[in-house]
Amino acid sequence: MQPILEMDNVSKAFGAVVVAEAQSWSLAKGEALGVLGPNGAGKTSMFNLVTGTIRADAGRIRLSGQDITDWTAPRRCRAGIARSFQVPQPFAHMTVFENAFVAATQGAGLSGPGADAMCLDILARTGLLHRANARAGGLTLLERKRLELARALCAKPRVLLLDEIAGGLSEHECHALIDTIRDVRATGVSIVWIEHVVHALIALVDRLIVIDFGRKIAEGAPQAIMQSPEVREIYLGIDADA
Ligand SMILES: Nc1ncnc2c1ncn2[C@@H]1O[C@H](COP(=O)(O)OP(=O)(O)OP(=O)(O)O)[C@@H](O)[C@H]1O
Repeated sequence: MQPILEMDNVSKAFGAVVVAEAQSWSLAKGEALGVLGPNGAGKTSMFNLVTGTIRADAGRIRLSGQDITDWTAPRRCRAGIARSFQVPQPFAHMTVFENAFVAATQGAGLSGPGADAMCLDILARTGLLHRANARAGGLTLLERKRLELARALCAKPRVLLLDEIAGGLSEHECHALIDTIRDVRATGVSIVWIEHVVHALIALVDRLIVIDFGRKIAEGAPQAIMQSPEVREIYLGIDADA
């Protein structure tokens, strides 16, 4: 079956810093793919390449078989690619509802009662309905993470990119968020999830890829990847001979 998202030999460098080196991977429809890698490996840059906020130096990116490499970021968003940011970036002076509304109107192209209804539904699904009229700048970390997810969902994504959404949360908060992401996944949205909180990833994803210095160094079933000596050495700092 044709992948919903495909990176085909994508390369990108900022001067001497290589953030993607002939990277190829794909995401099946309905799949949840986890991305691991040490700090600075190029994980967020990978999302920037997919969303179009940075341009690839080489290679092609496809969405449902269509070449989107030369598309602008807004066009990719309207075509169904949405993301959350590692550091939540809400419009701090707007309310939670208004933040969702911007995504629904600008991302999903909705208007009027249809936009209102979808925002309310997604705020309910992400556990934020009771905070709809709160100013986004006054939210707790968990609420800001939830708002990142809500805003991405309000753009009606086919592909949802989550960038370290579990980082900084307590164990209990993390489990609650995993449940919410699982519910999102059950609606058929395909997910790529970058995360350092490994147990959160493994609880949800079908497959893992590991990135180091912009290179994909491993790919496979989560348990197999976590047992790989190369991954344990590069990512977890555990000597392969130990
Ligand atoms: N616009 C840019 N210009 C120059 N260098 C950049 C730019 N964006 C990222 N980099 C560099 O590219 C490297 C990879 O950054 P990136 O944010 O993609 O890593 P990451 O794997 O997401 O790291 P982390 O886990 O710390 O978030 C880093 O060395 C970073 O400083």
